[in-house]
Amino acid sequence: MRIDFTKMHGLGNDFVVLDGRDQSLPRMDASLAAALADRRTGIGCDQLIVLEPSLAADLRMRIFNCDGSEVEACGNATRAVGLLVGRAISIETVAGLLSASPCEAGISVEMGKPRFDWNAIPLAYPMDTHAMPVAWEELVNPIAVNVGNPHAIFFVEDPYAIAMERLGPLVENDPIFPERINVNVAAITARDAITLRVWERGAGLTRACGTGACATAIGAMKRGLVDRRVRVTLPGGPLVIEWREDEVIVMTGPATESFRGSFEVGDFGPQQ
Ligand SMILES: N[C@@H](CCC[C@H](N)C(=O)O)C(=O)O
Repeated sequence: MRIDFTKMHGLGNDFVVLDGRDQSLPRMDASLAAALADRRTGIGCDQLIVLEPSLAADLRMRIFNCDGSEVEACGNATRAVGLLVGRAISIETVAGLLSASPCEAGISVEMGKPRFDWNAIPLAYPMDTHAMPVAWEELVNPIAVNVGNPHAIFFVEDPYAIAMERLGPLVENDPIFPERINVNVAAITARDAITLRVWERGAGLTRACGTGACATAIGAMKRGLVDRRVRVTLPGGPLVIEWREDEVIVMTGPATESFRGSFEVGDFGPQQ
């Protein structure tokens, strides 16, 4: 079975997109997703994106991290899918209905309404507090924001001085988070500017994380640190995040198609 794919990225957060609207796809599971995402023996990507027909929207998007886990949301992939389709579209996801449309700065996406505090995050035991009672070394006092997927945001002086390779997995895999968590470290540099690095659940350090940028911007707004429209600069470049009066988050930024190709499913199947 030969499958066509498109390799895409949003600010260097890269994807293999399989479009099941115009070809039949194999049943996607964790091991096939991880095999395709492998950078040495597969095509290589941070996330594998599967597009399917939808009754509720123009299309349905499924998202798999490179470790094979299926997740609810991916901001950069939503822009990439907007670019792929090339017109304003609605997208059904596990996290709800999103919409993407082309604009001068690339693609603009309505990411839905955020949820706050620790009751918005799957936890091993319930917590009433607004602040986390624990710290992970110098990572303290996080704010929790769910933008379809769960994020912990730590405001620090310099995100590039944080040992993310060590602290990222420590927070991501803390037993308090049974579904793990995305880890954001951010510095506020102005009322309209944030510098951000993200250790992604199931993918590790990426060059950019769209939902991380949304969650961090909203967390900073909630704490009164920034205004309702901010530029969030990630290692791969900037995104503009706006929190509209109707509480919907709007994320705007670029998306890029790198190349197209095809592969034999059998080369990545269980016999490997
Ligand atoms: N890169 C993404 C987020 C992908 C999912 C995330 N790693 C999770 O497990 O929730 C983005 O651009 O938002």
